[in-house]
Amino acid sequence: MDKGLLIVLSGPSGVGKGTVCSVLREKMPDLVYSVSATTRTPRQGEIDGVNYFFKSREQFQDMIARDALLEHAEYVGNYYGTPRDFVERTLASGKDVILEIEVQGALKVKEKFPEGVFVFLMPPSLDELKQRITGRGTETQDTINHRMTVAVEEINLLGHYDYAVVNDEIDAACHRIQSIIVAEHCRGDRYLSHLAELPTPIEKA
Ligand SMILES: Nc1ncnc2c1ncn2[C@@H]1O[C@H](COP(=O)(O)OP(=O)(O)OP(=O)(O)O)[C@@H](O)[C@H]1O
Ligand SMILES: Nc1nc2c(ncn2[C@@H]2O[C@H](COP(=O)(O)O)[C@@H](O)[C@H]2O)c(=O)[nH]1
Repeated sequence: MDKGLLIVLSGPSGVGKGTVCSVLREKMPDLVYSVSATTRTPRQGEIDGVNYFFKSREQFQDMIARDALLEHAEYVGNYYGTPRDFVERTLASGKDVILEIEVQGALKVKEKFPEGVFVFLMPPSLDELKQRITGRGTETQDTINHRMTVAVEEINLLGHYDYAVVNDEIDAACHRIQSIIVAEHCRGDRYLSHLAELPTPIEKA
C-alpha cells in the first residue's frame, strides 16, 4: 500500500490556518488532522485532545525525552509539538495527514520528510493580519505585538515552501490548497514504485 501524503500548512499567527484547515477537512473528509501538543493554556472553548493536547512544561519535556515528537518548537513563550506516532501510523496506513504548525517546526519536518508538501498561507497584507489576530480577541496586546514581529520573520522564510497561498477569501484559499493536494497525488515520481507491477508493453505487430 502507498503511504499517504504529508501536508504541512504554515503561516503567521492569525492568517487563518485553523479556519482554512477546518473548512478543508469538511471538503476532504479523508484528510487526517494531526492534533499537536502544547504548553499554552487553553482558550475559551478549546477541548483537550481535539484542538490540542494541553501539557505542563514537565509533561512536554518528557515527550521530548521519549522522542515522542516528530518536531517541536518554542513559539512566543510556549512549546508546541507534533506527536510522532500518530503521524507515522496514519501515513503508513495510506491516509493523508495535515499538520498546522509554525515555521521553525515545519523546517524540521522538511528535513525528515522532504517528500512532504509544504504550503505557506499568506495574509493579503500585514494590516489585515493584525486586524484578524486582534479581531479574534484571544491574545493580549503584548502577545499580538510579539506574534506580529514573529510573523514578519516567518514570511521571510516563505522560499523554503513548495507553495504560497493567499488567504484573501476562505473558500478560494481552500480551493487552491485542495488543487495542490490533488496535483501532488498525480506527480509522476510518486508512481515510480508501480512501474514493476505494470504489464510488459504490448509488442508491435
Ligand atoms: N479569509 C479570511 N477573511 C477574513 N477573516 C478571516 C479569514 N480567514 C480567517 N479569518 C479570521 O481570522 C482570525 C484568525 O483565524 P485563525 O484563528 O484561523 O488563524 P490561525 O492562523 O489559525 O491563527 P493561530 O496560528 O494563532 O492559531 C479568525 O477570527 C478568523 O475568523
Ligand atoms: N512547531 C509547531 N507549531 C505548532 C504546532 N501546533 C500549532 N503550532 C503553531 O503555533 C502557533 C501558535 O498557535 P496558537 O494556537 O497558540 O495560536 C501557530 O502558528 C500554530 O500553527 C506544532 O505541533 N508544532
